[in-house]
Amino acid sequence: MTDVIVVEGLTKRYGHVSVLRGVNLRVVAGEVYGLLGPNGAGKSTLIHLLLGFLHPDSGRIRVLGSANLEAQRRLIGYVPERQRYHSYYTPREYLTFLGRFDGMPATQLRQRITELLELTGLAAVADRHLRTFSKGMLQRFGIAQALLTDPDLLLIDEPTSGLDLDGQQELLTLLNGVRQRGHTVLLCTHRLAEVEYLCDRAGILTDGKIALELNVAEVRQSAGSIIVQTGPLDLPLRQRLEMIGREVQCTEQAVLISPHTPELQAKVLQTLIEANVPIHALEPQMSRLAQIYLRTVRGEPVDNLLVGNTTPLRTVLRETLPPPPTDDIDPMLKRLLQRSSTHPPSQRDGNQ
Ligand SMILES: Nc1ncnc2c1ncn2[C@@H]1O[C@H](COP(=O)(O)OP(=O)(O)OP(=O)(O)O)[C@@H](O)[C@H]1O
Repeated sequence: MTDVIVVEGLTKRYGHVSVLRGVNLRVVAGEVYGLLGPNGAGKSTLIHLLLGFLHPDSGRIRVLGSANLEAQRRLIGYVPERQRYHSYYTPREYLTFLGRFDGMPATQLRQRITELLELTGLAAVADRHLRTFSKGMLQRFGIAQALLTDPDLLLIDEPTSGLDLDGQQELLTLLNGVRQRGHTVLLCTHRLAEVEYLCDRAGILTDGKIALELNVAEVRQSAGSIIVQTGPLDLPLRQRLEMIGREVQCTEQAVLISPHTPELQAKVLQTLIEANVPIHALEPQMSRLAQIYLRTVRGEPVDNLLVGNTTPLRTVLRETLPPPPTDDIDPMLKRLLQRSSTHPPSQRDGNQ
């Protein structure tokens, strides 16, 4: 595998503040690497170091095989967190300007611009001034400008920050398209869902170092589990519940559905209600990536979360992390739970 980014023992201080304290990172050709970390961890600083905008205090950086980062910059597409463009340009004019500046032949440049405007969904507004663009449109334009020279490496800094849900979704779809074109990408983000959706590997930058690296496929599959806390479950009922699907596991007073789907939840709840078993709570579990992330930035061990793809129910129940707010529970299930805990089934049946 060809190394695209190699960082060894990188340190960077701003005055007396030491931001990076020995970062080691390797990104190989064709992979999408997610760089996670809390606010102020130094993610943007690391990107600026890779681009040669900043110089390290110590350590080694090689990008696309060279330590001459300024020379490598033209092989890198960069989507900054805050985009600033000359607002009286249109996307077509701006891209034409950038392409000419880069020495692209006119015909190739015209074709490339048309292709990129299509890819980023901006073809219909190609001749509108950028000052009229929404934040989401500007983010998509940012990706178009970064892809103009078909770079070998894309550095993307918090692409969905400040976008509404629709805008985030559109951008993720666009980035997924970019990913499928085989670019090597380093994606800085706070959004774990973005990492789960787009990345092959992820690193968690905290306390000035990459404290943990993950193969995202290994943690992705456990997203979206739910625990149903119940009254006592006898053995035949536990067996009946586990027959619903291999996603369902029981202990004496709880059912884990992992990964959960609305259909599985409905079947489990129906079975419990028919068996007159009280349902005390529905506790959606954080995705495994969220648990690993929180523990890593708190300096807590993560070993039991890294082994295999499924966590046994007893381990899940021993977890000390606080449950997420109950607002996450589907409102319909919430009503169902309230009904089942306040009225015994026979009384409810009589009311219907
Ligand atoms: N030019 C600068 N001078 C002094 N301090 C700086 C400078 N740039 C960044 N910092 C500080 O360095 C730390 C890391 O900043 P950086 O922007 O790299 O973090 P980040 O992980 O990208 O944060 P966020 O997720 O909030 O964007 C922060 O404490 C920030 O205040």
